[in-house]
Formats: sequence, structure tokens, C-alpha cells
Amino acid sequence: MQIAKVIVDVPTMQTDRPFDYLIPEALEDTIQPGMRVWVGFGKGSRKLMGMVIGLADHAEFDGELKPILAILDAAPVLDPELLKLSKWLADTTFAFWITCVQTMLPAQLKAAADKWVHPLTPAGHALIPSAQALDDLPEAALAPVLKAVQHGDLEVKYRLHDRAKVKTVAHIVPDKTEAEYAEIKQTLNGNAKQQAHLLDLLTQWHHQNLTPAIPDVKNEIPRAQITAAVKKGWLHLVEQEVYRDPYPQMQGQALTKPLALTVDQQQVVDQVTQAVDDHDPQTFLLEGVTGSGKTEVYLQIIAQALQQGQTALMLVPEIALTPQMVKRVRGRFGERVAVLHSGLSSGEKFDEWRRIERHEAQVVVGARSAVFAPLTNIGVFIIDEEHESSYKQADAPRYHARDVVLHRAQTMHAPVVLGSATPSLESRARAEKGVYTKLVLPKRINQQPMPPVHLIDMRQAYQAGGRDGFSKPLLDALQQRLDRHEQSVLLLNKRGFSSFVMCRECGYKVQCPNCDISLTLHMDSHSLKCHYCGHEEPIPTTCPNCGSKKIRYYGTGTEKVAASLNQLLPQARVLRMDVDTTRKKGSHARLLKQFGNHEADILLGTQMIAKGLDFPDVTLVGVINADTALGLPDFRAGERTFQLLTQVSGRAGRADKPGEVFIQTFNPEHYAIQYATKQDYEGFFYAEMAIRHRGDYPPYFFTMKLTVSHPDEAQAAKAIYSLAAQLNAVLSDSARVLGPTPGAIARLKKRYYYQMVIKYKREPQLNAALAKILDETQASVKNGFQVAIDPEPQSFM
Ligand SMILES: Nc1ncnc2c1ncn2[C@@H]1O[C@H](COP(=O)(O)OP(=O)(O)OP(=O)(O)O)[C@@H](O)[C@H]1O
Ligand SMILES: [Zn+2]
Ligand SMILES: [Zn+2]
Repeated sequence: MQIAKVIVDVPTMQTDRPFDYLIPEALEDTIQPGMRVWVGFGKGSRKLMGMVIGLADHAEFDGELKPILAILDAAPVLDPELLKLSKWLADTTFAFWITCVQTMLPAQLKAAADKWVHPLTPAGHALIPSAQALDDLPEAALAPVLKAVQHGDLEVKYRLHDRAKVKTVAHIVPDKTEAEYAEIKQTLNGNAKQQAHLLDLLTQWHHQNLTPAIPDVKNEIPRAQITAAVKKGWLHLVEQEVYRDPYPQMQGQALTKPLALTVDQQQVVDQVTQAVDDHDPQTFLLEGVTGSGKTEVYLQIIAQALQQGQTALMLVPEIALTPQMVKRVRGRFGERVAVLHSGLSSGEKFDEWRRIERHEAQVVVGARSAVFAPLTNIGVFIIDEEHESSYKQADAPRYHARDVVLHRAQTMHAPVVLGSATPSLESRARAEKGVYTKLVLPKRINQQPMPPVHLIDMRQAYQAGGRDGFSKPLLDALQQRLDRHEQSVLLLNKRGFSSFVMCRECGYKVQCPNCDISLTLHMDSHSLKCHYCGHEEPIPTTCPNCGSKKIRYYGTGTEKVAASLNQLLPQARVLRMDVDTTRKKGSHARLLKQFGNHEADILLGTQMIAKGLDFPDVTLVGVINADTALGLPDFRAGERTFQLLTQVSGRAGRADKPGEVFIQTFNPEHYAIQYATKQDYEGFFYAEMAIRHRGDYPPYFFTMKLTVSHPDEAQAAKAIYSLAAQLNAVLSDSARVLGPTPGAIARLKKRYYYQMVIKYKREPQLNAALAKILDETQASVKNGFQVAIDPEPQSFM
């Protein structure tokens, strides 16, 4: 007896384990772990998708076994390494195993089941003459149909539809010999020019053994002629599978040559390629200032892995997946590169995924979820801008791509390169301890100095001739660039937009008396709240620091800034780049292209312009408001601000013209702004570490966030307090519990949220206690509870 162990597509605690299924004889030799199957499950034998995770020759379950109904894949869609990874992911992120499997597969492989109603009795037949999808029924018909189901007149069945659609294109196959085509041509009358032309082409294709695709010849031959020719038996058509290429314009382009490396770059490449050669799973932290040529270093390391017959996985933040980055990687390695990011259609993603799975692509560049790319034999892993918080997924499974990379690298015995001009505190601290090997690129390419940064104290800006949020020096600098036909980048910091209160006079922000963190504005309750400890106070009308009445919500929008620019510098051509102007597919790329072509003088944007851009004629960077992120109730606020300012400053003066940066701030003394001004990452690192140490924050402590929600506020509150008590019973004295407090958005989609954060160093019992909590609350899902456990959260709101 052959048994398949299957996890089924029911994400609940009770079902979060493999179930035994009987393999029908016909499938015995075909079925393998990593294949999707179709099985019946539970009472009423609802039909579901499942994933085979193992085979066995006897069942552990002693009841009657259900059979596997069908296999959905001809070959496994998860190889043994990825299958194992899915289990590890489930265990480390407190997520259901099947949820992890789904996350690892392209959306098109998430087979969906539709409910169909079938008539059973004449009464049922009168209502529904033939089987119909429940979703297609008009709303008014629903109630009588469901009643008929209860009555036994109709029956609900599940029907699978697999969304994995392969795209095909018709190809022309010439059916006759050259002599036969010549003979036919003789019989044509003189006016049949198109037919004669087609016969010539067919003769030629036959001779060259070609089967061209119809879209490729559509300019030469009208489709109607081809159809007619099929009828006459001159040719026949075959459907052949094609890939949807997200970057067709790059097809057939000549590949770029590796650049001659600088001494510093060469040293980095040598060290990493040595580890690639040695299959040494070391982690390197590449700390390279902006414009130091990290990308070229990555490319040459990847080349070495390919040289060895291995593959390479490179992650970049979604936002940095600009055509610029894709162009660089695809420009070097051509069609051996697969690109995966959220800008692709699901069909394109599926095709890129299949090219990887079939070993047709050996280099993968992608955003967070590309970490699950089905590459085998990976020789090197690269994470660019490793400090980016977008590498952490906020929903289940709440994984950090960096952790997944480190895990896969261990399995594959391959080195990892974490690159950034501003590494995360966590990674830099590990390098300090010798867990990672630190590599540095201290200088820019071309002996360019780092651009000088001018700090502008906005508390005095208006006395000094500033207008509409622009200081005089920044306006003058912009004007200068216009005169010299150089370009400028302006950053409007939207993080923490309007969510806090600040004094326009002295820059004071209201802080929590217990936590050293800014209070968040809650318009619904007209109060300021601390999301760590729950402290709450009214919104002040005068500044507690200087008594001024100019204390207000802080923030402006890009639209408004663009309008001001129009008034202040009427001759400037401004391109606006924010969520509104980049919503449409391809608009991000189009705007950058316009800017690259000098169709604008100023690129005004939010965070999305801060990193990765490499435009040689940008000689000025202006930051309109450096402070907004400082107000966020997050212990990483300083780190994020430092990173953002350093990254955006790095866009200036990258080629032969020197650059200059202006940062406008109400907090010129703030340490994060001071270190960013000096572009002193190391200085910032030590200062920030001291603060983290004092506050028992990461990287000294780990953090775990627990969130409970319920439609009834009292229930949610009661639940979180009881969970807090449960956890406090197992936690040691060195752990710190923050909260419970209401969530930042206390009520969301009609549910009330309560949360608590645990900071801890070593708590051997914590994971088991959390697993138990999940288990127990799952049993109460029916009562409306939801629990989320987030290890190392990137957001505390
Ligand atoms: N060895 C080299 N010789 C000549 N030019 C180089 C070399 N290496 C890199 N460059 C060029 O230097 C510029 C900056 O490099 P790159 O964009 O890779 O920097 P980076 O370190 O990734 O910067 P950032 O962190 O700011 O994105 C690019 O235009 C790149 O083509
Ligand atoms: Zn004040
Ligand atoms: Zn507090």
C-alpha cells in the first residue's frame, strides 16, 4: 500500500499537519513529494488542493483512507530543498504550513475551487436547470438556492480550476516539398500576388527547416491568407508554448562587458569569489558608500558563480527595481536572467518562475518574495540595500527575506553578500561580533568626493527669506542648477505624515513620559497616545516647551509642493513622483526615463526617489522636511531617518560633476540628522547602539509582537490581558513586556486590535508558549478571535 502525506489547503491549527492519503495504483509511479494534488477532505468530502510532502508505505491513521483524486502537476513544483524550507518557515514565523507553501508558489499555482450547485430533484431542477457556479448566481437567487440545498433538492460540489495558464502561439509548418510548392505556383493566376508570395516564403521555410510564429510574419502575410492556405493543405499550424517576457525591448541586445574594477572593488570581489569557489557559507556585510560601485561588484561575483556552473539569487527592494537595475543585470547576463517583482502581471511572473524551474534562467533578480525562487545549486546570494524594511513581510507568514536567504545559504553551502551604504543595526552589530565578515568600499568611483551637505535650520528660515516651505539657500541652489542646465532631486519625506504634533517655533515634539518615543496623534479620540505603554494625553494648544501657539500637525503633500515650486521657480520643469503619479503600470519607468532624457529639471518625489537612482547630471539634492520620520513611535525612527537622508544625499554628484545637498530641518541638533550631514555611518552606528543599549532594544534584545483582535472591544482587551498573564508566567525576569495597549488603528474593519511587545534576550520557553497560544485561540476562531504573532516586527503601530 502506497501512502502520500498531504497538507491540505485549510489554514487552521487543527489541519496544520500532514494527512494520510491512499495513492491509487495508476498514480503509484508518478506521484512525488512537492506535487500539488486534489483530495477530498473532512465530512462531506469537500474537494481541496493539497501538497504532497512525503511518501510512506504504511499509514499512521488506522481509519479508512481516502484516495488521492488527481495530480495537478506533471513534475514537483517544490523541490526537496524548498519543501523543507516551507516547514522551517512555518515553524519560525508561527504560520500555517500550507500558507507558507502558498506563499512560495506563484499566484497562478494557487488552484482555486469554486462551489457549484447541481440539481438533485425535480424541484431542484426547476430552480437550477443545470450545474452552475454559486458565485455566478444573482444575489436574489441565493437565499432560495441555499434553502434548496438544505432541503436536499440541490447539492453543492467543489470544482477545481487551475489558474496556471500557459501561453501558446501558433507556428507555421510547411507541409509540401519545394517541388510541390513550385508546381502549385504554376497554377496560380497572375493576380494572386499574395498567394505567390506566401508560396515563396513556404518554399524558403521548408528549405531552411523553419516553423515561424504567426505574430512574427503578420506584417508580411495577412492572417486570412494563412487560414486559406491551411484549407488548401499548403501548411498546418501547431500551438507552441511561449514565455511572456516582461522586458521584450531588451531581447537580442549586446551584453555589457565587465568594467575594470577599482582596487577596492577588486578586493571585495576576490574575497567573495573565493568563498564562492570554496562553497563556504559565509555572510559578508558589504558597507559601501553611495556611488561606490556596489552593483558592478555584485555582477562580477554573480559571473563567477555562473562560471562555476552555479546559479545566483539577488534581492533588491521593490522600489529599487527600477528599469535601471534590471537593465544593468539583464544587460550583463541577457536571457539567463529572470526578473520577479510586483509590477509584472501574474502571467509574466508565472512564466519567469517556469524559466527558473526549468533551469533556463540561472540568475534571479527580484523583490522580497523572489527569495523563494526555485533555483537549484545556488552559488551566491546577494541582498542589495539590506537595511530596507520592505524585506520583512507584514502578513502571514511574517518572514524576513534576509533570514530566509541565510537559511537557504546554509543548506546550499553558498556565501551571502549583504550590501548597503547604511546597513541595518542588526547586521552591522553582527559584523562587529565577527558573525559576518565586514567588507568596505569607502570611496566613490571616479575619485568623486561625497557631496557636501548643508543643514538648514527651518526655525529661522522664514526670517531669512524662506517661502512656502523652501528656505532661501535651497531656492538659490535650485535656481543655480536651472541656470547651469543641471538637474535636481527634491525629497518630500512622507513617512509619519501628519501623524504627530510639532511646534513650528522651537521644533518640540510631544514625547511619552515613560518611553522616550513621540506620541502619535489620534484624530478620532483627539488625543496623543504612546503605542508602547499606552500613555495618553490631550492634544496641547500651546507648546509645552516654549509656550508658542504655533504647535500643529505636521506635513505637506507633493502636489502642494509642486504648486509652490511653480510659483517660486516658474521656469523650472518639475516631474512629480509619488503613489499618485506612479499608480499605472510602467509609469514609474516612464517618469525616470523622462528625467534621464532631461525632459525635466527637478524630480520631486517621496521615498521612492531616495535609492538606487544613478543620473550623472544630478548635482543638487534637497530634502524639504527631514523630520517627519523622527516623530514616529518606533525605536527605529532615528535609524530610518539617517538611512533615508544618507541614501538620498547619495544621488548627487555621482559622475564627473560635483554635487551638493541641502537638508531642511526643525531638529538640526538631532544625532541622526547630524551624522547624516557628515555621511558618517560608523559614527551613527555607535551612537545608535548606545541608545539601543540603554532602552533594551534590538540588536541587544529580540522583539516579538502579539496582536489580538475581536469585533467586540471588551473581548479583545480581556483576551490580550489573559494572554499577557499566560506569557508573564513563563518569561524570565530579564524579559520586558510593553503593553498591552490598543493598536495604533484601534479599530480596523470592524475589529478592535490590542497588542503587546515582548523584548527578550533568551527565553527558552517562549516559542512553545506562543505556539500553545496560537493553538488555543484557533479553537476559538469561531468566537471571533484572531491572533497574530510577529517575530522581529518592523512596525510597532
Ligand atoms: N569599476 C568601475 N569603473 C567605472 N565606473 C564604475 C565602476 N564601478 C561602478 N561604476 C559606475 O559608478 C556608478 C555608481 O555605481 P553604483 O550605482 O553601482 O553604486 P552603488 O554603490 O550601488 O551606489 P548606491 O548605493 O548609491 O546605489 C555607476 O554609474 C557605475 O556604472
Ligand atoms: Zn515650542
Ligand atoms: Zn510610553
